[in-house]
Amino acid sequence: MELHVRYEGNDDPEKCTARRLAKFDEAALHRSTRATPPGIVLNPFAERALSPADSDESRLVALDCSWETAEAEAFDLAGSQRSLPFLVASNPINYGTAFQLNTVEAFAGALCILGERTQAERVLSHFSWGQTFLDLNEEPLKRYADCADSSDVIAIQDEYLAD
Ligand SMILES: C[S@@+](CC[C@H](N)C(=O)[O-])C[C@H]1O[C@@H](n2cnc3c(N)ncnc32)[C@H](O)[C@@H]1O
Repeated sequence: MELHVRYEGNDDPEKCTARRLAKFDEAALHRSTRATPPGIVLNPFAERALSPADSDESRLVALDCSWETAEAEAFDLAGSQRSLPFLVASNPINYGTAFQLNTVEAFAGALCILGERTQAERVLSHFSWGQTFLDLNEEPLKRYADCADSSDVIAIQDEYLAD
C-alpha cells in the first residue's frame, strides 16, 4: 500500500511522525493539496468508517498537521474519506487517548484493518513506542479486520464505547 501525506509542517518537526516515515522511505510528503494524489483519505470527521471493504484501494493519504488546525475543511483532499474506528494512541504525547492518533498510528491502524499487518509492523518499527500501539489495540484491530463492511466496524466500535 502506498502511503502519502499532505504535509502542512505546522507541528514540531522533531516529533513529527510523517517526517520520520519519509526519512525511512515509508511515505511520500506533499506540500500542497494539489500535489497530493487521490486515495483513502484518513479523516477523523468522515462519516464512513474504514473497513476491509476498502481494501481494493492502493493508496492511503493522511493529513499531517497540528490537531489545533485539523478542522473538517482541512481534509478536503481527493479520494474516499474514511474515519478510523475506536483505537487508542500509544505515543508519549497522547498516550491512551481514543480517536486522536498521530500519523503513523493512523496509517498502522488503517493497514491492519485493510489486511496489511506486515506493513503496519514495519512502519511502527521506526518508533520506540510503535509496538505498543499494536499491543494496546490488538483485540479491536483483529475484530475490525474480520468485518465485511463499515456498518460491521461501527457495531464493534459501539461495543467498546459502551464499556
Ligand atoms: C492531526 S495529524 C497529527 C500528526 C502528528 N503531528 C504527528 O507527528 O504524527 C494526524 C493525522 O492522522 C490521521 N488520523 C488520526 N486520527 C484519525 C482518526 N480517528 N480517523 C481518521 N484519521 C485519523 C489524520 O489524517 C490526521 O490528520
